[in-house]
Amino acid sequence: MTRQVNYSPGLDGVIAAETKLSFLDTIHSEIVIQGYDLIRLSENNDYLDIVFLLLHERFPSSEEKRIQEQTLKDEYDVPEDILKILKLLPEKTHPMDGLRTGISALAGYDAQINDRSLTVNKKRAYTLLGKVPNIVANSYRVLNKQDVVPPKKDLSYSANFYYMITGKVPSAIEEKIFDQSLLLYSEHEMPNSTFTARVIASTQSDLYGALTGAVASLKGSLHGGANEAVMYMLLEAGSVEKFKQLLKQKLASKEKIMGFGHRVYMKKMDPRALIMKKALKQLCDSKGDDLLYKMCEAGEVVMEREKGLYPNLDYYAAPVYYMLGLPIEIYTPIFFSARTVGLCAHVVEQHANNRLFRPRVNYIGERHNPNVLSKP
Ligand SMILES: CC(=O)SCCNC(=O)CCNC(=O)[C@H](O)C(C)(C)COP(=O)(O)OP(=O)(O)OC[C@H]1O[C@@H](n2cnc3c(N)ncnc32)[C@H](O)[C@@H]1OP(=O)(O)O
Ligand SMILES: O=C([O-])CC(=O)C(=O)O
Repeated sequence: MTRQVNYSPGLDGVIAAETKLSFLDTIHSEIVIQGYDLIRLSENNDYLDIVFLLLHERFPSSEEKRIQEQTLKDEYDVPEDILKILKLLPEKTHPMDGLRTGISALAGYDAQINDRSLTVNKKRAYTLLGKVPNIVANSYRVLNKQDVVPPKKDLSYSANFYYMITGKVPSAIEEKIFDQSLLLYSEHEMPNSTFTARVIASTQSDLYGALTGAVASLKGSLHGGANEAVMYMLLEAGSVEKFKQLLKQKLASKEKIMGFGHRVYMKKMDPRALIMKKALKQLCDSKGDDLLYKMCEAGEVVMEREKGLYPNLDYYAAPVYYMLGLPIEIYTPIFFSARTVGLCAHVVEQHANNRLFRPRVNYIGERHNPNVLSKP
């Protein structure tokens, strides 16, 4: 007999896994990462602290942090043939599709591909963390007929990532804010992309396959793709008044407004968005141009009044990236690069304590009696 369980469309509220990695504590407004609140960590810690925390369940000593950064630097270079593969992609390929291809191709270079032990999986996570920013930056450059920018190993991890994308070394404030955005994107419990990665990993498939699937998931506009969509919407409007009108028009025609709403936070502002809102103010002040800040604030007021909806991280990360001079088509790949650590940690955890994901359905189709032949 089939066991009866409740059906929840979109798996809303369903518990899909037990994890020690993270949890959205909406009651206390905390994003719990290995026991610590990510928002508090964003004040004084950097992205590489979170990388260590997620992969080692504790903070690093300064020596461990130095060794970790060196390990990443040793992994920065990507095989020349991967760049050749990227160059063969059609010109109109979106950088997320370039990234998906690049991560998938990395699998062939892993001599221990069938070893899913904890040690090898963690080592593999560092390989990916080293190479993904390079693939993100240079797949974009190759697809846009720009020269490849090799990593600059005397820069910090985040400064080097920014440098490979733009060809420029960031200022101190640009580096700090870019690093903070990576930290905020690093891990977020069980979004669609993480679920995808864990589902793939649960068949005993490998980390590259799980991350390749996660890129496809994150590309969609209901998930990571929203940050690019937000920026196109802000540019289409171009002024505070026109942005307010555009939002009202979209709401009147029942369109979803990108950058608003969230399955878990729906009736509250995503706490990560507030940190990026402050960063946007800082960037706007430092550049003497507050148009995007004013537009975003006005948009927030319209959305709260008209729909009772609040910004998610993508709403403020998008104008922050714009003010940092980053190309729009690379916003979602940057999100993915930052999330690589969270995804790797989830796959490591899934492989360490695995049970195949295999849910059931509520069948709502017809039943036919095979003994009664239907007439032609
Ligand atoms: C970092 C991230 O990946 S965060 C997510 C980024 N994605 C976006 O910003 C895309 C825009 N937002 C959305 O589409 C949704 O809010 C999601 C996909 C994030 C969450 O979706 P769900 O939890 O499935 O909520 P659902 O789509 O059922 O929305 C519930 C209600 O709120 C409305 N709603 C939710 N988000 C929005 C929005 N952005 N604009 C307009 N209305 C919205 C829905 O129309 C629905 O209204 P109804 O009950 O009157 O039909
Ligand atoms: O949690 C989610 O569903 C989406 C999200 O905000 C993220 O992945 O950062």
